[in-house]
Amino acid sequence: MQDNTQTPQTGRLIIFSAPSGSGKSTIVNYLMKEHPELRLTFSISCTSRTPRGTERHGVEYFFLSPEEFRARIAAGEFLEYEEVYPGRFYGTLKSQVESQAAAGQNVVFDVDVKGGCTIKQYYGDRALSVFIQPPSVEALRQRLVGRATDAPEVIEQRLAKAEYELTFAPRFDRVIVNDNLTQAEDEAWRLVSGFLNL
Ligand SMILES: Nc1ncnc2c1ncn2[C@@H]1O[C@H](COP(=O)(O)OP(=O)(O)OP(=O)(O)O)[C@@H](O)[C@H]1O
Ligand SMILES: Nc1nc2c(ncn2[C@@H]2O[C@H](COP(=O)(O)O)[C@@H](O)[C@H]2O)c(=O)[nH]1
Repeated sequence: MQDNTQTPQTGRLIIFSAPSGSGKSTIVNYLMKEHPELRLTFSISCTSRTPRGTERHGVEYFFLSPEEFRARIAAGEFLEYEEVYPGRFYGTLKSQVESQAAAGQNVVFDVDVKGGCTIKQYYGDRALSVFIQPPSVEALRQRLVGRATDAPEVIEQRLAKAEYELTFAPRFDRVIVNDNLTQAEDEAWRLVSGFLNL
């Protein structure tokens, strides 16, 4: 009989990164809702931006004031953090990831391209990094306008960064082109299932 006391229950890490509007959250939500067999748990990040729409503290994000965010940086609490847009900080708490993974859950991340590379480098083969590629920057514009969660100047700020962020694709383990959403979701499911040996 296997001696499970010698086998720590440690989950694996699945990272999704892309320019804003590529469809990361849509794909992550699909995997979490439709595929419970993957045993995914969402890594709730901290952000210094304010909640939008129906977002709640402790669900989509931990919403911190800029001062609280800086204090946590100073205390070394982040596995990684980035100023993704000027004055807007986003970061992953070490304690959050470690407790989720130690509980044997597979932790899924929705983070920007730099944060995705940092987490992959830290966890190595324990992590799968996936880049969600939009069909074009014009498609990103249409999606962000259609999502209707951000002011026009915020959308322009996000689009201005997209070309640069697209250059990060080769640094990821896998790239999924999100043109047809159903196909992209299916591809994400197959990739994650394979990585988890299911
Ligand atoms: N393949 C697709 N075709 C058309 N619309 C899509 C597709 N995939 C996602 N969308 C839509 O595009 C919008 C942006 O998607 P989503 O919020 O998932 O992007 P995101 O990468 O998580 O963005 P952000 O980084 O800003 O959080 C949403 O309204 C979503 O419904
Ligand atoms: N480096 C990190 N990036 C993060 C984290 N959490 C979210 N993000 C990324 O920020 C942008 C904008 O997000 P939004 O919710 O304001 O649309 C997006 O690319 C997210 O993936 C994090 O902990 N670290």
